[in-house]
Amino acid sequence: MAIIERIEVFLVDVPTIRSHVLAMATMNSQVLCIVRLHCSDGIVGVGEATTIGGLSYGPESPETIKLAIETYFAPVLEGIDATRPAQAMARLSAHIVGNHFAKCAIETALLDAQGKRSRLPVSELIGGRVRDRLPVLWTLASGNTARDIEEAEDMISRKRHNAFKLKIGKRSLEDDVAHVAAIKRALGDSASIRVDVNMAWDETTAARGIDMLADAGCDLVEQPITRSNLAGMARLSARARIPIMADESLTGPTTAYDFATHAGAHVFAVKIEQSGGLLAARQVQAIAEAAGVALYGGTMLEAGIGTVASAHVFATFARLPFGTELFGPLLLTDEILTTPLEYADFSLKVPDSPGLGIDLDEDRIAFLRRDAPRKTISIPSTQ
Ligand SMILES: O=C(O)/C=C\C=C/C(=O)O
Ligand SMILES: [Mn+2]
Repeated sequence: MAIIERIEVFLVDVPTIRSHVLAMATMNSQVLCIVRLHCSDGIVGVGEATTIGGLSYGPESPETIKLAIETYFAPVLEGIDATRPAQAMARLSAHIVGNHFAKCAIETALLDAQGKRSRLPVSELIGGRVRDRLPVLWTLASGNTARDIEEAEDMISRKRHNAFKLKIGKRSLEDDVAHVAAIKRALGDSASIRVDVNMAWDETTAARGIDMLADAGCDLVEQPITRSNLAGMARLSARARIPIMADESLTGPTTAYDFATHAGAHVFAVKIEQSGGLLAARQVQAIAEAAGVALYGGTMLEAGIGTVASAHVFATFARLPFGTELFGPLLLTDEILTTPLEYADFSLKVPDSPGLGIDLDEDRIAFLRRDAPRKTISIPSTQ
């Protein structure tokens, strides 16, 4: 047996390659909350809890996740059996309500460690993969239509992405639809165009907007209205000519069950952090499959750790008709893995070595981490 000896959690600030404009926040950097789970047999598991725009997207921020893990999670976990991830997570949930992003980081680290210990990839620990590659789309969110078109054409020519998600909801409905129509006109049938409204519309605006987007050649509309209005999402889904996808509404199996039994959406964006962990994400998938709801692999713009954890889960999905958006590391200026994840042929390769199948670039992380001792540069005063 091996026990959990120590849980280390720290923040890493990484700039984005360009501004990333969403309805609720504009990102110019990403804050990674990284967890290291030290076990008594010398094995260390890693996890990541990353979100978007501090507290502007959801109820947890990197800083509050770090505090929750250090203050409340560590005393529950330290000293218990490290070889039983499910038992450890059950113990955590008996003491801690909610905190899904933090729980996901811990479960990821437990499964990474147990995978290294048992010489199995995480995908095999949680049920077994049916695919080794995942389609990956790219989000166009520079805030400038011409720049977005240029970026998309570059991604297509490099065979990196041929499906694109456009972030809308900040501008007027007419301006947003014109933006989407211009990009669809420029790319034509060489690309699938979807939008994410990130809850910015009311139901009336959404009803009009979905029709206008369908006319513009948009293939799917993600979370058009507030996460809590299931009846509204069901009414919009019932009348929509193109698929409606739930994202912020889905916070694990219970909300997935509500949406599945009330026809709240045609598609579920599965996110391991929002679900509360990798196994919870698989429960969301099972509910969707049982209800004939289509699936899509979502991201919270995590770096390599969270991205690959999500990839191990999505690799076990029998069907993934809308692909994934697991491009997080490509939006960041710095790579925190010694070997970057492999993106090619419009897809991501799911590592098959033990655990998550990645190694952290310790030097890069030591330099980027928020608590790194800053070398003060002494500038000689001019004489
Ligand atoms: O911002 C991106 O590019 C991708 C997904 C992020 C959040 C969401 O789907 O709401
Ligand atoms: Mn979304």
